Amino acid sequence: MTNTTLTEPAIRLAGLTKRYGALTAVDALDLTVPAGQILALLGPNGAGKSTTTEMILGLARPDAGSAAVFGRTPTAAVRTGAVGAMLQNGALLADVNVSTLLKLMHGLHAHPLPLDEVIERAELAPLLRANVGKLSGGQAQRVRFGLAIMGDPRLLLLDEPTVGMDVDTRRRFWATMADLAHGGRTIVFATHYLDEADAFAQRIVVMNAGRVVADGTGSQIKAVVGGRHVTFAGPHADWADLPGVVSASETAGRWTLNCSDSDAALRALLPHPGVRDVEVTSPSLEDAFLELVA
Ligand SMILES: Nc1ncnc2c1ncn2[C@@H]1O[C@H](COP(=O)(O)OP(=O)(O)OP(=O)(O)O)[C@@H](O)[C@H]1O
Repeated sequence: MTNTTLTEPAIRLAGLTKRYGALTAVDALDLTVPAGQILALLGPNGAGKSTTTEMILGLARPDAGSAAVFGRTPTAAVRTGAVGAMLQNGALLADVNVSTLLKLMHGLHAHPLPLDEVIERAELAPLLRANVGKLSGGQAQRVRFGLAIMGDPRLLLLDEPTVGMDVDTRRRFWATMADLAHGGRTIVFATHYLDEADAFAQRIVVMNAGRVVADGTGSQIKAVVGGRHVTFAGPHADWADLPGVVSASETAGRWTLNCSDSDAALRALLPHPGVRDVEVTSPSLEDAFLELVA
């Protein structure tokens, strides 16, 4: 490892763009991920998360802009073993058992983690004799995870890693990730779940339509996309000026307050005469994304 690679960010994307025909899947993305950071890429279906991940791995070629990984081209970085990846539905050899697959892949790495450690971290012991082609969705994800960490990479890229995992497996998965992150690894994962991003990532980048629409800590992002709505019937007033309220709108006598702090908003709202039928709702993440890009 040279001094340059030590000081280089894990990922530097500059004007990164990918088009599929008339569709711009990733739109002039600028993003720098310092080494050691745990970052969640959050966004609805089609936001461009997978396409971005593929370009960081050198699996898709940008139409414009560039992606650098530890100061190198993605292909060069992957070749040095610095990057491990877990892709959505990444193909696994179907006609072998898990043990054979692990041994095969282990032999391909220059400085792999000991196989026992891979098996323990990915909880693969009960699956070793199972045929890879017959694994459930969640079991296959665990095998993909084992393969991703096998080369002891400094950067882990995980595309919706917990899809198909049950609640318990999901919780243990994130505990293992937290453990791996303590070793100073950079971890970038794509997810649809704000809670998952908030619980595990130090930084959340929200994408929509190929662009970054928000970038911050979990609490910063939640204040924008996770804010609750308070709706009620009541008279015209400057409801947007109440504490904890970001904006107010009215349709047919019913008000909707978009809140950064719905508790504070309710405390201020409820004493007002004429306020009735009060409801507190959480907008869906999809709604929140639409608000962000409006
Ligand atoms: N190979 C491809 N050919 C054509 N269009 C593609 C291709 N891959 C992705 N797209 C399109 O690019 C856009 C971004 O897709 P991408 O898979 O990167 O989004 P995503 O945020 O990962 O979505 P999801 O959460 O559903 O995985 C989508 O509109 C998708 O249909």
